[in-house]
Amino acid sequence: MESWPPGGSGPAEAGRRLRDLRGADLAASASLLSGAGAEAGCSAPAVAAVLPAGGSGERMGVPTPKQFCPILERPLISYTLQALERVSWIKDIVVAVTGENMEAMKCIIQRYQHKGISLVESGVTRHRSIFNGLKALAEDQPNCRLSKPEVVIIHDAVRPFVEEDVLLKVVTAAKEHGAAGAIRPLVSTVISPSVDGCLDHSLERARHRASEMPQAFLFDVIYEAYQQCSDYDLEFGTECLHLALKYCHIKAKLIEGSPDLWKVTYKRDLYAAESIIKERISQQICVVMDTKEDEEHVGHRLEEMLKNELNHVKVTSGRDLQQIILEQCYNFVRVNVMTSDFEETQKLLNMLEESNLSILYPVVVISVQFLDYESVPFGQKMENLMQIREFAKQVKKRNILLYGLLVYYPQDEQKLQESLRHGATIIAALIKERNSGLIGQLLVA
Ligand SMILES: Nc1ccn([C@@H]2O[C@H](COP(=O)(O)OP(=O)(O)OP(=O)(O)O)[C@@H](O)[C@H]2O)c(=O)n1
Ligand SMILES: O=C(CO)[C@H](O)[C@H](O)COP(=O)(O)O
Repeated sequence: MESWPPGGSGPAEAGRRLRDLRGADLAASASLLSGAGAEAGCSAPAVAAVLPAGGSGERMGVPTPKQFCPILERPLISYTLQALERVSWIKDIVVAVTGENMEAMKCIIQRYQHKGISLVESGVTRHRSIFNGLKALAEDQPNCRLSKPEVVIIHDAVRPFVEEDVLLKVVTAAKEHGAAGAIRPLVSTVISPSVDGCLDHSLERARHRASEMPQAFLFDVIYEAYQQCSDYDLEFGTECLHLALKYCHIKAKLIEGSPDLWKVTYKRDLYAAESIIKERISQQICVVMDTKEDEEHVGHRLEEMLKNELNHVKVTSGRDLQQIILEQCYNFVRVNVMTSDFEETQKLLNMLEESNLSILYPVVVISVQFLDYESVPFGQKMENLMQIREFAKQVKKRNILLYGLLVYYPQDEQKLQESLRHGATIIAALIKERNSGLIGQLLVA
């Protein structure tokens, strides 16, 4: 078994320091640290998370605090909650919000069906908000359903792209070291200006790191640090790891994080976050066909074209739709070869509505028809197809974006090939952009 890191503080020393701080409770944490040193990762700690969400987002420059700014019509904080609540071993999530936004937060929890969330009132600074969250988790709170965890994660409500692996890494390291936090290489060099606004000195970029979130702590360590914390630190401090060091002498373990851990701060960050989310939900397209047998049929050729044109995307046939919905595919192409109405598309829309798939992300449905002048008179076909506008309006209320695509179907093989390629490009663009202004439109390829 791996011994305590050379040069680092040993479990016995950490235990002594903690006992100095707060008697029995902290001694218990020390023994946990020892246990972790002896058999790192073997015992699973009870884990809770505190999310400070009480800021006003001044740097964003919009009236709505950034954590409530919509991305694809859903508030940013809901994405962060989703990222944490899907981690099964996080037992409780405590969110600190202003009294003013308490009701709005409750509505978000209800609308997006978040589970295991408790709300506390935030403070005037981030540190005070975090402290309020920790107090709610501490055992001595009357009438509280929360219980004190062994390890607490602290994560900003405005960092939506936190993955389970980094959470696990910081929690495991916190159990062993008392504190841990994610870091990233610096993008710009940090310099210190002198009082006259000139360069005083500059730091060697390669030797420094940006401190990001998530961070994790033995609960007793960080709670103690906040209890000891000076008013000055509570007011002006920006670093929880520093509080653990300053007040509990715990040297945090630093964990290399992914680039997506950045904090949404400026307006441009909202656009970046939206692009990342759109990209993530566009990785799978389900093609549902109304004809099964004939592989040479134009519908199958469109499916093949999609596979060739979008080689980074998984294109699946919608044979087992329930399963595909369960797997959280957010993009559907309904190919109608046999009919020129929306009956089959409607069946798909009903299924999607019943599944609640669109609660968290807008689902795209593209209803494809072939413009074959010879079989059905064009005027009659158009009359049927114009119904799409009404259907689209209806399903938009359930966060489903319905578009129509008419693929020109000429006899000439080369022209047909061109139409199919154009159709695949339009499908890709509709899925990638998720533009609600274009719903109910019949686009022509
Ligand atoms: N009194 C405060 C201030 C900030 N935060 C939260 O701390 C996190 C990170 O802080 P920051 O990015 O600085 O948020 P704001 O203070 O809202 O932004 P700004 O500094 O631009 O005003 C955010 O989730 C923010 O809501 C908080 O809970 N309570
Ligand atoms: O960066 C951080 C880690 O150290 C924190 O996430 C925090 O957001 C920084 O403080 P501020 O609220 O002032 O941006």
